[in-house]
Amino acid sequence: MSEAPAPRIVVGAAIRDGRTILAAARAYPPALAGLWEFPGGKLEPGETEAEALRRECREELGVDITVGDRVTGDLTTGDGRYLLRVYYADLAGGEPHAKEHAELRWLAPDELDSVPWLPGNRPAVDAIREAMGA
Ligand SMILES: Nc1nc2c([nH]c(=O)n2[C@H]2C[C@H](O)[C@@H](COP(=O)(O)OP(=O)(O)OP(=O)(O)O)O2)c(=O)[nH]1
Repeated sequence: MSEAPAPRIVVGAAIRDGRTILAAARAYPPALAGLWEFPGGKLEPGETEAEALRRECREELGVDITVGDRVTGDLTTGDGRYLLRVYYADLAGGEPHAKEHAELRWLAPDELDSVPWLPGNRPAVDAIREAMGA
């Protein structure tokens, strides 16, 4: 019996602006299209998590960010293929545009449940809502 490969680290940026958090609807692949996530992606070899977050936010949103604290511990997603690490982040240059996503929305704490998140994101979304006092 062969062992499953070690899960790859995926980083996500919970970008704050006042009392709102940026959520992004995936455009692809078809199985995930229309589900919402934090901008981010897989760590490249040799890259730190903060570097990956800054690279992904430039590629996906056209913005610079500063990376803050972790939102939660590791979250397993993608049927065990990925470990998702979500960090708070703040805008440091530019306004987000959906370069790769279907849609972007700034959500207040009581609006966080108004979009269908990727299932693995649930604990992070709950932690953000709690931290924002909703
Ligand atoms: N970026 C991101 N991916 C997430 C989140 N939650 C979650 O389950 N995932 C999953 C979806 C994907 O299966 C995987 C990350 O893939 P991705 O497509 O964003 O990564 P990437 O940008 O490096 O993609 P690629 O270049 O390989 O196409 O993690 C999230 O909040 N943000």
